[in-house]
Amino acid sequence: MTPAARYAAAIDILDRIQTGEVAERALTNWARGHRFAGSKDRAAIRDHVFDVSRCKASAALAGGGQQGRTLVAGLLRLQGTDPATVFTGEGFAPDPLSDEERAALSEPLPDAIAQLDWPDWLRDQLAADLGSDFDAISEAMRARAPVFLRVNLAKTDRAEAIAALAKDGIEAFPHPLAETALELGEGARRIQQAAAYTDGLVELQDAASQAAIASVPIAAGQRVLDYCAGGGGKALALAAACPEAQIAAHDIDAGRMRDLPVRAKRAGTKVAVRAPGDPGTGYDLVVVDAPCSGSGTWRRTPDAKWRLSAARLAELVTLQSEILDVALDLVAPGGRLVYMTCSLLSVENGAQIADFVTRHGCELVSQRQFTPLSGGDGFFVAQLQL
Ligand SMILES: C[S@@+](CC[C@H](N)C(=O)[O-])C[C@H]1O[C@@H](n2cnc3c(N)ncnc32)[C@H](O)[C@@H]1O
Repeated sequence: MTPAARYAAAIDILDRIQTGEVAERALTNWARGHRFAGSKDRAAIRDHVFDVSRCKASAALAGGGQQGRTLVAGLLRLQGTDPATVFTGEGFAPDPLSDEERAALSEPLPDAIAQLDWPDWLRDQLAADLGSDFDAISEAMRARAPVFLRVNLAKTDRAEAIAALAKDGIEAFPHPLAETALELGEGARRIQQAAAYTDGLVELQDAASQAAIASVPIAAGQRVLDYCAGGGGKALALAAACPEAQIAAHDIDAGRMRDLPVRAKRAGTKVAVRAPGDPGTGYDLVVVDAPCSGSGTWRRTPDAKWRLSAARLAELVTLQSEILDVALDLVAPGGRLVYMTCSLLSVENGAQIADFVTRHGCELVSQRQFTPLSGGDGFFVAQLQL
């Protein structure tokens, strides 16, 4: 496909998303109907769709509307590319711009345009929570997120992992957020086929998540529970950080933990999977990686940003509080409860923990809010001592 034909495909897919289809499904459905598109085409089209979705409100303003065409034209304008060079109508390129579209594309734009790319109902709340970093974070959230790996210290070290990745043509650089973190350069898209990945030397994990796990004290022989384990990212990181600890994983949804035994085997670590509703008790450390808005990861899942509602956020805040209350009872006297979210919102983070401390009177040992300004996702971690 030509570069312009890829934009035309992105326009089709964006129109489907505008009718309510979830981005991943719209991309898959498009690919099924266009078998001629190769993997490089599909990757480029996906990038265009996600680039637009991250900046949807500003692209709509710059292009003059919410349709796929105007969004893509608006994005090109924001990126400093003349949309007329793509909208040529030649071959499979998008049709040429109409006079009306051309006029919309020359309307002046406001200065603080990055602030538009938050949901309207959430902007003031984020501005208050992020304070003087609000503008810089708004801008950072409009860019593609880097791909990060966690080096599995149970099997290798950073230098060896970098060398192993290089053999498969994948560039990797140490990242300052965590001792285990690598940021990928050239070849990042091939990571799941690389020997370093299939041999369990590295796992995909955001750098801020890695830094949060690294801040959790964990010692040999301790009993540790990852209470909201999902796919097991945190449990595996804890097991790699301290292979002599006894790590258990639990989730309300057993299906989410389905791949965990295979992932643990690949990593050469042990994680015991508990049945939903039977997490065990008396743990030295319980980690709650709570269901949340995901606002810190919206660079990776930008359509989730536009789907979140105030009502859903309120439900999540209540659920987080309930989960924390249940998790508290699983911690042995003198043990630790660690709360994490991939959110940028105080209501899910600092304010949630302040409320918990008020209700239960345990000691808040530390808390840290990560933002994309340090490279990784928005992420929050708080440690509580019982
Ligand atoms: C943020 S995700 C966890 C991600 C995971 N820790 C990882 O690193 O891959 C939150 C998880 O909480 C689980 N969950 C939701 N409600 C729960 C509950 N009441 N008790 C336990 N787990 C719950 C969800 O099924 C989901 O897998």
